[in-house]
Amino acid sequence: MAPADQPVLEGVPVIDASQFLAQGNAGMRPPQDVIDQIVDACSSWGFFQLVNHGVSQQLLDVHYAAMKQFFALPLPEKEACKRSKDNSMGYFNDEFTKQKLDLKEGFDFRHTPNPQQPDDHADNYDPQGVNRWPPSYPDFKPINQRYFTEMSRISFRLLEVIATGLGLQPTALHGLFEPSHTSFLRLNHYPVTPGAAPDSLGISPHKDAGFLTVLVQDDVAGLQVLREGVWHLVQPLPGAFTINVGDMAQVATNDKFFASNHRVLQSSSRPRYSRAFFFNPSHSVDIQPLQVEAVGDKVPHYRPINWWEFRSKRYEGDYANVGEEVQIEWYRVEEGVEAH
Ligand SMILES: O=C(O)CCC(=O)C(=O)O
Ligand SMILES: [Fe+2]
Repeated sequence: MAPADQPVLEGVPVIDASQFLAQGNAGMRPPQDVIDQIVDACSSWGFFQLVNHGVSQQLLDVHYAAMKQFFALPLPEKEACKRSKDNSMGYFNDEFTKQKLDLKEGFDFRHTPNPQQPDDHADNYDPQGVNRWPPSYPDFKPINQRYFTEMSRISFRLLEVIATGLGLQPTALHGLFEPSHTSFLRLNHYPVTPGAAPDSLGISPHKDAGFLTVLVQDDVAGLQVLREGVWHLVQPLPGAFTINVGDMAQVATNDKFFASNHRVLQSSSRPRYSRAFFFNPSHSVDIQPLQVEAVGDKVPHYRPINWWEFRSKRYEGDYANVGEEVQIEWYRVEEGVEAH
């Protein structure tokens, strides 16, 4: 079905961040109604759009142009930084989601705790692997690092607002991201694929594994979120961030928050580009339901999940077509919990 035939944005909340993110207000506690809107959106849709977030449009534009320039490189130049089974960073055009080959190409790089040092320096060790960059495009790394820094800043602010909304101190959830978060940025390019089967997808339905995703889509519609059995288009809004709950936030909130299934339609008339910042815990952290009143239930619905174990199992499934992808349901302990 073409994007135009889908229900449009019904209910995916649009939240104004000007009172806690825009210039001058960047450290402020948002008004209670904004906190409530964020918690409600995370609990119902698992998705919301954030406007007036204060990230410079100039940075978004320059980074967008760099992403397009990278994907326009000849294939051998992109493949010069291609990812491998034991290093998930770099270029790829062979991703499987739920055992279906996606109609897209992408590029991943991760947080480096000490960006002044080379990617392969001991200070920047992370079991996800070492960042790789296209040798023929030296300006690509610095612009991506600038963009990444902004995404990290936004994510930590959202984490503070979420903690506040759960009745905690603003920094109460920071420990999940220490000593160093394992966030990564994924650039996605969905080319027009004239010969593709009509039911092929840019990305098959999936949930994001981490805590939160901060996505910037371009003006080509294609992202859909599943709610109550219906796929809803997440309408591109100029300059907005699309935020979605990941599996680890669902576990930490004992199902108060909900990681929604989402997918991307194949691009039928124009290519589509998106950038997804996956805000992910520190690799050794065990994620488990918080024992706080705000998450409602005293009985934990999940066994602790080691983030690195979960992330690496998910990558194995996406890298090669091997079996079923790991899901948080595998760690659920309680029977009879109502599914959304
Ligand atoms: O391209 C998009 O709009 C969404 C991408 C996505 O869901 C992902 O990369 O996990
Ligand atoms: Fe996703």
